[in-house]
Amino acid sequence: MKKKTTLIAPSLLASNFLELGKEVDMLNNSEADWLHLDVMDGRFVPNISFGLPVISHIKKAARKICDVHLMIEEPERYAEDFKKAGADILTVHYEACTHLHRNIQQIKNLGMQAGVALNPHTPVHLLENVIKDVDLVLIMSVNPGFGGQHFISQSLIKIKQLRALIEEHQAHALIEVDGGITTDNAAEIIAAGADVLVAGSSVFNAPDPAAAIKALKLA
Ligand SMILES: O=C(CO)[C@H](O)[C@H](O)COP(=O)(O)O
Ligand SMILES: [Co+2]
Repeated sequence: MKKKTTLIAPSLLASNFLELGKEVDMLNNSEADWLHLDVMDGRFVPNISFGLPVISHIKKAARKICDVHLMIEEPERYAEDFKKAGADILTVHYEACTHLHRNIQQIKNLGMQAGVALNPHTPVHLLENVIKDVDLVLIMSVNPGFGGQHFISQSLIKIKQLRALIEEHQAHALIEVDGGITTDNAAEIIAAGADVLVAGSSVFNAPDPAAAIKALKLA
């Protein structure tokens, strides 16, 4: 049987912001599938990254899908702005949404693909009533807010549980895994059921980022 292709979504959080245009060009010319864009508000997570104007500029240069990971409170206030800025996929955190079902519909009605992210402590079964509505579930394999952390091994169990939930409900959601992914652990994350790997530090801190992306793709 042919091995399924894993999608690679490098996180620009770890890139050189002074050279953002060159970094996007490198990704355009690499085997990366998506550009992962981490938005942090200093409230939902204890860090502030970048926001709408930066994403608008990235979108103009990018020839790949813009996968926006919102680590912000009240994401519904900004969904329309992220659509205008160029988000193709908009992922909100389960923990940030009181009205998650409504938030998912809002994202889809705006013409984007809708994702839901789970913090490391949030169980997968809490998604059973929305799993058929979402295009993507993002399993956080580190506590959100910072790049360069170590992969939490319990995430492998959560990926398997999520794969089982998706199959049980005959849902179409992709499983994206984010945090601490390297060429050393990528194969076991894929074997657990991941469809999309996010990688920041292991790509942008590598001597040859395009080669690091290729290596993740081959894992
Ligand atoms: O969402 C994130 C952090 O909250 C980032 O996408 C994630 O940390 C990727 O960076 P690294 O590969 O360095 O762990
Ligand atoms: Co992310």
